[in-house]
Amino acid sequence: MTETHAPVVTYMGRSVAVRTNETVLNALLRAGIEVPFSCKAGSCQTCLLKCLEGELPERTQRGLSETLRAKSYFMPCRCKPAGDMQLAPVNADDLLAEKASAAPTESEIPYPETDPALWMELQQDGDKVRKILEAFYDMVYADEQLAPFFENVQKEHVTDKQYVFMKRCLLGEKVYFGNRPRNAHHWMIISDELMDHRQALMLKSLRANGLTQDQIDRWVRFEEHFRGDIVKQETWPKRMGGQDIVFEGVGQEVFPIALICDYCHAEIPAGTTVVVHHRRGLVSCPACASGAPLT
Ligand code: HEM
Repeated sequence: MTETHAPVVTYMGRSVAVRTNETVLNALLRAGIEVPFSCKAGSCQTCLLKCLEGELPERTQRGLSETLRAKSYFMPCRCKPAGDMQLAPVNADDLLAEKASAAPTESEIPYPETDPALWMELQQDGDKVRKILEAFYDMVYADEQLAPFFENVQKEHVTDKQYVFMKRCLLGEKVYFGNRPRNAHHWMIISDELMDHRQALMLKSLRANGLTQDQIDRWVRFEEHFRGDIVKQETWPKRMGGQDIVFEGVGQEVFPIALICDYCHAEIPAGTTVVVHHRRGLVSCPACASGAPLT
């Protein structure tokens, strides 16, 4: 009789036996091994690792560029191993090569034409914009396709951001200091189907809040305006001041333009050394960076 044993993954000098139906990522985390991760669903690519030895199921490399696939990078959150594996962390030289070969990215889609009348109509009896967004995010956070994207994001935070973003779009007032959709979603792989699925939830909320068909069409027009900056098959680097940002972790950069701190919203003058949280694409002024670690 042949003896079978659970696949063993070895990473940074530690070996862990992977349980039935467990992913490599979960096995490493269970053993207390530090691996950066976010969505755990193969979308954000934060947990990317390199396979030095062992078999890689196809689905574990889905969505990665050909260069990264050829170098045996894969997503441990999608990998239920068939046999033993030797793993290594991401190698900065591989990512540098990736950055150099990446197609030049377009600049962001500008804001659409305003529709102040729609904002006024929705504020006539109570703050309907907020009610629409609250009901919408309740559905998003309970939705199995969309919830993984929001794993580390507070519902109130994203609702507030979206509210001010809508205000900026509809009224044209310069009240929004967050990212526009291209940079806000740069690391998310979002298909047209997923975008349509999100829109179906939004339509439910718009109807439940009693909007007329004309008002619904005008709201949807705003969101559709940004589709080209949200739907993509590969992650994009964040683009700031003409520079692409791609790496993991936290680093320091100097930008030739003034920026807004994503943490305290104060203006950061051009030429300041800022701290950049690369995966989330957030920028911090020196004051915020000197406090608690950026998350
Ligand atoms: C399937 C489609 C979408 C998904 C999965 C998605 C997901 C997300 C997530 C996870 C965040 C939080 C990012 C963070 O704080 O780290 C976010 C932020 C945001 N999203 Fe979306 N989103 C989608 C579509 C849209 C659309 C259609 C719009 C508007 C046209 C939009 C506008 C925004 C804005 C304005 C923010 C805040 C950006 C910031 O904080 O800098 N999103 N989205």
